[in-house]
Amino acid sequence: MTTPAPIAVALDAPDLETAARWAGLVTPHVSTVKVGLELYLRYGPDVIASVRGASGVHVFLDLKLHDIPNTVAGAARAVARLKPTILTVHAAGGPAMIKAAVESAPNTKIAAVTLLTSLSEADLRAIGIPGAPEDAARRMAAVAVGAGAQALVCSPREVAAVRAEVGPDVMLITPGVRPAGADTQDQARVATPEAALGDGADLLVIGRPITGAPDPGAAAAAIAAALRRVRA
Ligand SMILES: O=c1ccn([C@@H]2O[C@H](COP(=O)(O)O)[C@@H](O)[C@H]2O)c(=O)[nH]1
Repeated sequence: MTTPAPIAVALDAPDLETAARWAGLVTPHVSTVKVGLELYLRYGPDVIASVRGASGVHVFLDLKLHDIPNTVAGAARAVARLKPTILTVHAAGGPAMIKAAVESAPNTKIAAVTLLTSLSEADLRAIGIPGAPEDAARRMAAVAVGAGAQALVCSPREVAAVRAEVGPDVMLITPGVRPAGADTQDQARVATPEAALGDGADLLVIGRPITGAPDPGAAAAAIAAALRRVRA
């Protein structure tokens, strides 16, 4: 039996049955499943047990918390009892907010989202972040890690720069991953699974290229095999 690949499949499904079915199909091949806003806001905390099943797969709760520190502390405490392996907050919330999340969920890795992968360089300029995205990602990464974040979410385009900034011990998570030739959809700063892993990502978030495939299990297995070849 092969070790599950460092992939978090984004279970962005319209209903719980579909999410649980996708989770069952992909968990032989991947380490992690990701629950995001769509499922969590529709079904609440029960969704975690449904997708975790009996497999022991890691659950990544991608709620991207972003509020004042006291509010984020309460929210992180509320979801910590669900024992997600990873919980996201926005790095833009600042160091006190990130620290509040870290202290309120001591058994969960707090991952700070740097710059959303859906934003193009023009979008970033328009919202007041000019220059190379990796410069801003590095700055946000340094602040987040200084505040106690154990993981960071960044584009695979910036993962090498972020790794150079924070060193080997911080978990780097990259959405915006597309197999060569796949539709980028609403993602702007993308790279292939092989490039993301080769540039230093620890966990690749992949949703629609797997869940939108005719056979999500086979799609996950194919990407997992490609990653094994990178590591060989
Ligand atoms: O910067 C970010 C942060 C989080 N995401 C999430 O990852 C998945 C990507 O899904 P795809 O179908 O592979 O595009 C999705 O759940 C996002 O909410 C991100 O894309 N970018």
